[in-house]
Amino acid sequence: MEVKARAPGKIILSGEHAVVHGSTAVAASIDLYTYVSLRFPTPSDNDDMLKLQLKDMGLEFSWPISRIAEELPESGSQSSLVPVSCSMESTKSIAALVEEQNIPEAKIGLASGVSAFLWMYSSILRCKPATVIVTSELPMGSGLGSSAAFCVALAAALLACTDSVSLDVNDQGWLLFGEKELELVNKWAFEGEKIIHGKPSGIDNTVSSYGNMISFRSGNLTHMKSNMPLKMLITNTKIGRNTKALVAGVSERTLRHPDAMSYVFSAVDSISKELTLIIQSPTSGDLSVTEKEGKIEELIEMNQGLLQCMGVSHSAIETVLRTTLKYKLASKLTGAGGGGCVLTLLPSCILLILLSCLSCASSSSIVLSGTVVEKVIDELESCGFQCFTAGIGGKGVEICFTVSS
Ligand SMILES: Nc1ncnc2c1ncn2[C@@H]1O[C@H](COP(=O)(O)OP(=O)(O)O)[C@@H](O)[C@H]1O
Ligand SMILES: C[C@@](O)(CCOP(=O)(O)O)CC(=O)O
Ligand SMILES: [Mg+2]
Repeated sequence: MEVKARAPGKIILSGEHAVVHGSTAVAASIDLYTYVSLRFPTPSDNDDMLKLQLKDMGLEFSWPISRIAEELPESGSQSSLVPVSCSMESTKSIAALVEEQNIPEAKIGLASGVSAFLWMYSSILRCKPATVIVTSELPMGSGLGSSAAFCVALAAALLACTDSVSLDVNDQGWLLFGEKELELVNKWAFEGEKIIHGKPSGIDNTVSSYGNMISFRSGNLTHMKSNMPLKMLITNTKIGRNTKALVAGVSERTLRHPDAMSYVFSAVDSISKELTLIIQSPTSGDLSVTEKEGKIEELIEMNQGLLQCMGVSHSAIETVLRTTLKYKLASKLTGAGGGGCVLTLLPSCILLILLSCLSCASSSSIVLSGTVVEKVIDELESCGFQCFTAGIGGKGVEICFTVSS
């Protein structure tokens, strides 16, 4: 039997970084996924290895199951119903297991992902030989939550092979988890994100698990229901960066300037709260879609200014901001910044929407109405950036079983 899970990436509409320090943030899933599939050898295969294939990178790692049992004797001794954090001792053991794989220097950023894999696998499935295959549509390390999508898809696939989750393996197609099971997937994914990010807020794994649009504060999520079309242009500056280092940088600045930074975080909190109200308010109410979009554009610009105060912008991000502003379009970085992706709101007046009713949950394609959007994309791409749109607010993590005949 093969178990396959897929988990979406995300965009943060407001509140990245500040959310790590207790402010509200707003995020939505996007229709780009990371897939994790698990296959177990039959006894006749005589295969006692744990293999991890990162298909997009063309890399394969493997460990004899006995090596994992030797290095991590304690992990998996508890029930998979209780997510456990990786201890200092286990961190050292995992570092030894990763080091012996000789990850190429150019791809050393993967070491934290492989470490998260080893912790989650050994804690949930203990010493079971298997081949785990990972593929992803998400650019890695670009602010679209590839780390969280990886951890959520992995947690889902692993837990689906335990008694902690009761799904019917004979059901066809992509299946959703029940509420309690989803909570468990999300908690395990958070343990993986801790290994990759150091101090994650939990927003990325939560929106990847639950999908749609959420507001998130201090570990608590509120499901949002958008009452307006929301289309974003995503521009990948292709400047590589690392969320863990950027989050640590903001924490250091906060230690140096606690008072000033507390005002910055509080301003971000207000922006996110106002954004949630605007997005959810009925369009037939006091505000027209155009008026709502105008307010959102202003909030986007204010949030970007505060992200600059936190020290997480980058000259490439500034180039995107300047370029889109020439066309009167508002932009902000999304995710950890320092490079990565920038969001630009595409107001409905410059879009020709194909479907008569574009709900937040749809990922309908759009025709970009000639002039403005085409020109801005051309100009951004001439700078070497990559532009694309993605469906916003679709489903969260899903699972699929293939029973071999
Ligand atoms: N498909 C994947 N396979 C293995 N590791 C992954 C995968 N996707 C993400 N990761 C891990 O997450 C890291 C990127 O996470 P991060 O810096 O938080 O950026 P983002 O989450 O915005 O893409 C990678 O360097 C790698 O360690
Ligand atoms: C900067 C932060 O708010 C989001 C990071 O997102 P990403 O890893 O850059 O996709 C960190 C967090 O909330 O854990
Ligand atoms: Mg991440």
